[in-house]
Amino acid sequence: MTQFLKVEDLTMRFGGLVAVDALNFSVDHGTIHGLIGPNGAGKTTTFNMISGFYKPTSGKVLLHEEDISGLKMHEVARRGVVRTFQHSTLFAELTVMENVLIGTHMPFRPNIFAAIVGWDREDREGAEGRAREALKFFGLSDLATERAGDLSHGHQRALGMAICFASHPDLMLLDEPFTGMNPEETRQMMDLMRRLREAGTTILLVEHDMQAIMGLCDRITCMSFGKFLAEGGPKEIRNHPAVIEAYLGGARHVA
Ligand SMILES: Nc1ncnc2c1ncn2[C@@H]1O[C@H](COP(=O)(O)OP(=O)(O)OP(=O)(O)O)[C@@H](O)[C@H]1O
Repeated sequence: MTQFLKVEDLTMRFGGLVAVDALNFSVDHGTIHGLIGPNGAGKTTTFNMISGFYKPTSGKVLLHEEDISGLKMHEVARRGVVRTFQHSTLFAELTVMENVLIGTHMPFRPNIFAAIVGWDREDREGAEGRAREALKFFGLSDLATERAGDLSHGHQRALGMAICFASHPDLMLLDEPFTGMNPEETRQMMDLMRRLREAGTTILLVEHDMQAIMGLCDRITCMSFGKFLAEGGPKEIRNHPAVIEAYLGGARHVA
């Protein structure tokens, strides 16, 4: 069987700064995989290269052994790799349902408005079905006609994930999904992620909330200063001397 996702010698330079430096790691299908590291370690930059937002300076992103590095975001999305939309990227004036409908079309056309205008009836009915299914999965069905901007913080986060889920991704990239959440919202979000994994979606998660990371992840890759530092299960990573050192050096503690 081919490796689901693999990054090979992935490198990103910004002028003289090497933000990601010859990074190698793999993600297995059907797992929740954490990407951790102190501030500035290069996690978001890595995400941006995997999702097609940045073209790597060098190295490869391999999805089922196909090199997808340098493809545009919608081309990456069409292959089933989608990053979540955060709070600020929702269309606040549109309803919850309309936001999710946009998500259903994400992989197909780069311009969402062209996508909406260009829909034929069959497209639209299929999209509505997928949107309703996504709303149900994330417990948002009763809020379908609300303005996205009026939702609570936790519901907005769930909507961000529903938009992503509506395109039926194989891999969801979640960048700090627990930021600003209260303990109840965190617990609900952790439940949602476990249900996504059960439904066969692979998750790659960047997160500073170590309790969430340790409680959720099957495997964790730790980066520091752009480089691979360590990889293992939660217990191994929590007790890994190089990981502890990297976090203590950055005045953060591994939970
Ligand atoms: N567009 C950019 N232009 C120049 N430098 C950048 C750019 N994006 C990131 N960097 C730099 O690259 C390094 C890695 O940043 P990145 O945001 O990937 O780290 P991170 O691990 O996600 O950090 P955090 O946990 O604080 O979000 C940092 O030194 C950052 O300042």
